[in-house]
Amino acid sequence: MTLPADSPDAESTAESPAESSAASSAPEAPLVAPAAPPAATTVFGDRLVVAEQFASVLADTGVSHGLIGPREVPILWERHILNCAIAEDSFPHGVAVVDVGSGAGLPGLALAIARPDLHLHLVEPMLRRTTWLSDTIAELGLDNCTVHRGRAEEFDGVLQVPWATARAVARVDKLARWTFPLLEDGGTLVALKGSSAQDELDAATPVLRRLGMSGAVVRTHGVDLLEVPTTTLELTVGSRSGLRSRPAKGSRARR
Ligand SMILES: C[S@@+](CC[C@H](N)C(=O)[O-])C[C@H]1O[C@@H](n2cnc3c(N)ncnc32)[C@H](O)[C@@H]1O
Repeated sequence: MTLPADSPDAESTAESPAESSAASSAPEAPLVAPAAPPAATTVFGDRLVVAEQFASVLADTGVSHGLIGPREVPILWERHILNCAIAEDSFPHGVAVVDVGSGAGLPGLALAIARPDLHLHLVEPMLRRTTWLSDTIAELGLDNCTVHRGRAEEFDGVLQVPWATARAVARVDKLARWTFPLLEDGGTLVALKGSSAQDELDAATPVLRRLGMSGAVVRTHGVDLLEVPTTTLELTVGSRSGLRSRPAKGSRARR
């Protein structure tokens, strides 16, 4: 099985890559999360205990509430928690980050645990998932997360932050349509992608430029730490004032 970031990006409110391997019925007994691998100590430092609690919640109510499949439990750390948290070095100190299509808090909660200086806005349309996210945030005692129920498009003009992130939500052109309006001018989207990130970027560059992208970087994270490093696409937006004020085709310019 490939890493979620390598899997085809999901469209709409499909099940997450984490839950896609769910058997038709969850097992009755709560599953137990595997022990944290040594890389987790490096990534989480003194927050490891909270990360271990997150792993336990994912293995327990994450499975019983259908957010992740039981077959994901043995690989929770490598495929999900570390795959996401390793990208924490993308974000400067103390900034607000919107995680679009957070699902089971991936990457949002993994980042919030690794980086208590960040504030994570978790945007997720499905009630079952937002309820679980809120309960999990309370259980872990995190004070740097806000859950927003709705589709990213509904937060255009409502949420405006300098950083965005997403994993396995949509192809990069669609993801940019959804996330760029939530970014301040000069803001950056950090999209967790698979090894085909560069090809995806090359194919979408003309569209991304039209949407306001001013720069793009493909980065790998955790090369010396993880068996499969995480690849991100960092897309920065320039000033969109021209794009925002452009009148719709056929409409008159307002004075
Ligand atoms: C395949 S899951 C990925 C979940 C998580 N990011 C992960 O990597 O495990 C895609 C998630 O995106 C959400 N989603 C779909 N369309 C969305 C939209 N327009 N705005 C925000 N979230 C959306 C879905 O409800 C779902 O939770």
